[in-house]
Amino acid sequence: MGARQRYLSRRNDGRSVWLNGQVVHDLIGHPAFAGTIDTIGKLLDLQDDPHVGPSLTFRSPDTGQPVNLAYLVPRSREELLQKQTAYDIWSERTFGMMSRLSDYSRSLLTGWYASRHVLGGGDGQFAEKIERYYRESRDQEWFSTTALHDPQVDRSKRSSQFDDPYTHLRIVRETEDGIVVRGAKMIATGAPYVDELLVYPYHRRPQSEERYATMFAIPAATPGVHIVCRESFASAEREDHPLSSRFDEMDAVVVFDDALIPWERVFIKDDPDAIWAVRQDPVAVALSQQPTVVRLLHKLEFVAAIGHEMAATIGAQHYLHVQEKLGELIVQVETVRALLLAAHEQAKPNPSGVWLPAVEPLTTARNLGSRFYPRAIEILQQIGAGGFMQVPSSLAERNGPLGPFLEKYYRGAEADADTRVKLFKLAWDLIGSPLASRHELYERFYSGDPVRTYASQYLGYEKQALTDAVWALAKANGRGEGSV
Ligand SMILES: Cc1cc2nc3c(=O)[nH]c(=O)nc-3n(C[C@H](O)[C@H](O)[C@H](O)COP(=O)(O)OP(=O)(O)OC[C@H]3O[C@@H](n4cnc5c(N)ncnc54)[C@H](O)[C@@H]3O)c2cc1C
Repeated sequence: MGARQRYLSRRNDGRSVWLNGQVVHDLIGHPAFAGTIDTIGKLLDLQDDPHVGPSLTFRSPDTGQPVNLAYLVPRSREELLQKQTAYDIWSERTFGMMSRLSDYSRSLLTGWYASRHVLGGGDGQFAEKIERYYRESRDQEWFSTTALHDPQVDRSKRSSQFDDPYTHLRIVRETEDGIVVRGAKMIATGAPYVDELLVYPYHRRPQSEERYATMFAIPAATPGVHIVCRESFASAEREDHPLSSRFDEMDAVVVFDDALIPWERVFIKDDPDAIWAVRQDPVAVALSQQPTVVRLLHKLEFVAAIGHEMAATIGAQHYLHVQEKLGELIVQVETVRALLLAAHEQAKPNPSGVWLPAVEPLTTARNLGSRFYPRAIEILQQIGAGGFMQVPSSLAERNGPLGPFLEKYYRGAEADADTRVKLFKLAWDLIGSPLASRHELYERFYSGDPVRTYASQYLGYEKQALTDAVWALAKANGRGEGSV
């Protein structure tokens, strides 16, 4: 069985996925999921392709079978680059539009596995449990996603301050078999069609809230776990909506209705400090940021390419301000490319010999991404202007009675109507469709509230390297010491 078939065979496993008030029994055949699952299937086919597969996989030391490179613990600069190339291939094929191909969560898991002997709570079982889970996940090639945030009920309250103590996810009781949990987590992108959910709190908990500080992983089909989807933005019209028909990853809230989490899947229990150490683990942080920045780069390249083609199609590329805006898109692309390069150039092994990309350039790229992307979408709007509305409701209309009018009035400077309309429909799917709005929101928030991620970069930055020179100048004694 190939990688696609193995993945598909696990999809209709009785999980409780809710859409429009109903449980979706056949995910693969459902219009909200079929296009995205087909896209994932095509990416998995590449793993079995004799030419591309070796760039996406490495041999599992346990089974000898090829498994996804996101699971590789890199022991050299070359292996780090190998991983980056694998992320490149999937991101390029999906134009950076798919963020939950599991590269991110697989990299987190790989990082925790690499750091397993220095992480974990007082029970001392983290290393053993995470090792077993990592090996199983790697060899079964599980897809996974994270569900880390508390539901946005009242952000002024701590978890323990709600009248209902199970508003945020909390342990209800402990049994011989495991812990029983109740509450909800948001937002789990891709939850309907992944194998596994990784669950733990994103923000640091005080010691007084230890009952809310537990880390576990469970199959998406666990009894008592409900995956509650937002409205679907998927389309069945591939020509009219080339992105929405292929790349709606779906976002969901996960409701835990007294779900039993077996002990072997409870990695940390009631331990805010141990969870915070996991959140900050340098290996997991560095390895997981690599795929997200690779994906961002491909997405910005895609936006820049569409901007350039739109301007050329309507003959607007000659105007200085349009050139300036297109230049801004190129600056975005080249900035992120340079940061990725810098992260790789400055890569180093940690004391255990695990090679890590430099985190500062990756964090900078991720922070910039939350501002670059909304600006890039704004630029496309400014270039395309009313042209986004100068499209027929359906491409099929070119064959109808108004076909000759469309041919005449919907054409471009050097493009026939078919070409111009297809390009503008693609661009609209990127900037104006429901999926497009979701993507803008995603880029602003996916890696955390940008207000706090920028502040956190500032707080964690090694500032003395900057300030020493300032004080040397300010305190110079007039004889030229500390200055030129
Ligand atoms: C499309 C999309 C996909 C996502 N996918 C995932 C996923 O797969 N897995 C996952 O775990 N998460 C995911 N997220 C969640 C994402 O990480 C959060 O949205 C992000 O961290 C911001 O948190 P929040 O949405 O709870 O915003 P809130 O924290 O509720 O913030 C709302 C507003 O209040 C302000 N605010 C609230 N609290 C504070 C505070 N303490 N200090 C300062 N300002 C504050 C914020 O600045 C903001 O303006 C996704 C989000 C989006 C939009």
